[in-house]
Amino acid sequence: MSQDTPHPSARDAEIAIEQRQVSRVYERLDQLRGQAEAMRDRGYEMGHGATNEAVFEQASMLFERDMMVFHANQLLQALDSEYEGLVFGRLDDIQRETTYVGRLGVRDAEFNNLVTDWRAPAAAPFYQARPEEPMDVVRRRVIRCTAAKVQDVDDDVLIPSSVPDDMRVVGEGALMAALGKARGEKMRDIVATIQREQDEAIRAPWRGVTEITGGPGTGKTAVALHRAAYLLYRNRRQLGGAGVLVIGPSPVFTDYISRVLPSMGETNVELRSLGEVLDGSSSTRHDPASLAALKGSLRMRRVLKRALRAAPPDAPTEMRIVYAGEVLKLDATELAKVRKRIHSKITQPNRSRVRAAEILLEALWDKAESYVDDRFAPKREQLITDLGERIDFHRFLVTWWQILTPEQVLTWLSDRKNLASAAGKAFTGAEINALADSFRQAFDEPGRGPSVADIALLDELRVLLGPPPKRRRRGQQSPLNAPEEPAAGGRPANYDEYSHIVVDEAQDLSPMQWRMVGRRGRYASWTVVGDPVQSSWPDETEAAQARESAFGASTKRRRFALRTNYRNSAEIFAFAARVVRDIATPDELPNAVRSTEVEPRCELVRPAEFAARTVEAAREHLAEVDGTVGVITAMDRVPDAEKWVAAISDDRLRVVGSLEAKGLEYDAVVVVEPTELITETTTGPRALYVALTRATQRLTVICSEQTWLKA
Ligand SMILES: Nc1ncnc2c1ncn2[C@@H]1O[C@H](COP(=O)(O)OP(=O)(O)OP(=O)(O)O)[C@@H](O)[C@H]1O
Repeated sequence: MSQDTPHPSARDAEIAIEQRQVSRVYERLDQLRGQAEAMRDRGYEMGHGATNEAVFEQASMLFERDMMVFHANQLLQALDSEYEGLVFGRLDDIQRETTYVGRLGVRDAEFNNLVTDWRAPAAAPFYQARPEEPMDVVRRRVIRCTAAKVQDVDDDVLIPSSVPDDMRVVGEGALMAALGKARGEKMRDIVATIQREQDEAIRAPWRGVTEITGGPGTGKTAVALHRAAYLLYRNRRQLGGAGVLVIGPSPVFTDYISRVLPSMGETNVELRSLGEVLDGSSSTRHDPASLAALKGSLRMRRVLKRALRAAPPDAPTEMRIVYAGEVLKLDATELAKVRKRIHSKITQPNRSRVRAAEILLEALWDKAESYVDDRFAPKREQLITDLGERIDFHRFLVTWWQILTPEQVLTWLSDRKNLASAAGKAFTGAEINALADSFRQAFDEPGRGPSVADIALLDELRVLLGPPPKRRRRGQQSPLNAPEEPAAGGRPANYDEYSHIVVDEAQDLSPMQWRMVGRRGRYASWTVVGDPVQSSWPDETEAAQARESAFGASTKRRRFALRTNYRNSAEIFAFAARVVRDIATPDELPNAVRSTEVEPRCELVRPAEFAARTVEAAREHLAEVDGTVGVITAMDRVPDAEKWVAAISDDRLRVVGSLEAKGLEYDAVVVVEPTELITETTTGPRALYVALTRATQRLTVICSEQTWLKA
């Protein structure tokens, strides 16, 4: 046995051994692809010529094979060469058996395993074995490839006493090598280096609610995505049909993580940001924190419910209809009573027009009855039938009991008077002004549209209002209560029920957003990922209650806490931790494992120098690191910062607002004026902590004062 730092030829020899295996796997994949393509072509031919039942039967068999081919092709496409290769691990056990671990399972023509899928039980020791509990593994090897070429190998010995004489051990830490690599546009998968505490969360059973907490950079997002891939692989029958939804804080984030699942051959998971959860609406615009807090609180739900019980602002305030020579009149107070009666039964207003017509006709009958004399003696049934068929009655009804859209309701609420009467005592005068202004800008003025917080209100209103009736085609029955038509593929038109939901950055969901998300998973199991110290939500109790209700029937809970920070260098994390020292318990601060011996820089300059210093720092960092560089500022400063760095033509450079930086990472980060990041949220230093912990290798802070930096 040779150990630790072997002669280069020993490493080369081991690389050559692994190269032979990797080449065999790729040859076998080529063969399988060839077979699959031939099968698909034959299937097409048979399908075209099918004229009788027997041939059709064959064709349907071939269809099944086609599906297999389709799946194989998808998988092959997904194995992008940019990722670390198909085979990434090898286990040698105490019986001298060898198991290769990879992104997918591949067998040779005799059905012997060439590679075991990382999600299969046989691959579990690759992640779970440790010296105290080696699970019969003598040597665990990480194989680093670029496409089909083996670049390096890295070993761990778990049972030193069982290493045979001819077994070579090489390398000094696959994890550290992976962590030291430059960050690119998109997050990479971590299949080759998943750590034991992470693996436990990934492989936890699918039912119920799995909560994963941990500080910045502990791999929560990576774990949640690998868990989605694992769950679909192991429970495709239960989870594949209704689908898996991953919810992240912003489209920049969902774009950043978009390659992780495809790189593991999983292309059927839907990724949505919080501003995109509601079909047909989409937003990336953030309200100021205090306004978002109002819109996100459950008080808003009460206001919306009350708003729907009021008459639409443009509804007629009087009804007059002539019947048998008599004018029947309902004034504003009487109409308000009728409206109240209609609402007394809990139904969605958009589904209640028939009920509205019935109760309005009853009120007209009551009125008529009070006019009865020798000359005017109507019959109840007759009056109701006659008026119910009259065009002028229907004209009144459609303006008085309107079919509403959620946007229309928020547009009314942009009028301070309407909002104040719906709000009652729920909000102060100043809060009502702020909300009304914001709704006006969003819904009454061209070009802005809803904010991210408004999307949850629109979704709430969608459910409170009910769907608009479908247009009736000739010969069809009344559409008022018609069931929703299924869309192509057997899913209902507005498909929004998933079997498993992953919520990332869960600490930031407002109660209203939890309600929106909860509706997507009434029967779902959940993976919920977050870090309370990064929370930007002010009322934690209300959010916790809303989150509990969102889980609905899913009562089974399991919790995993991740404690190692894999992202930041130890120097960067120690610096960032200083800003939350008063609000985080030591338990909540993870342990950063990688030292670069480069301390973060904090530069005190005058505001007039921000632009020049930011540009300089960005240029320096671009020269120092191979990967991406992020300039993070308060949301309001983003347009300025974009102008400052416009002259730098390097596509590794990004400018992001502090709220958009959630979940992202860059090799180097320049944070501008921390105090602005603190004051733009309601939770103070937490937003700054998020920004500082985005950096993997280098960090520069440019500021005009340093009160934010605790000693
Ligand atoms: N086992 C691992 N092997 C290699 N890299 C890892 C491992 N675990 C995490 N990482 C890397 O560490 C970085 C941080 O991971 P991730 O973004 O999932 O953390 P997070 O806990 O979601 O962070 P935050 O809450 O700060 O956004 C990523 O680059 C990820 O690839």
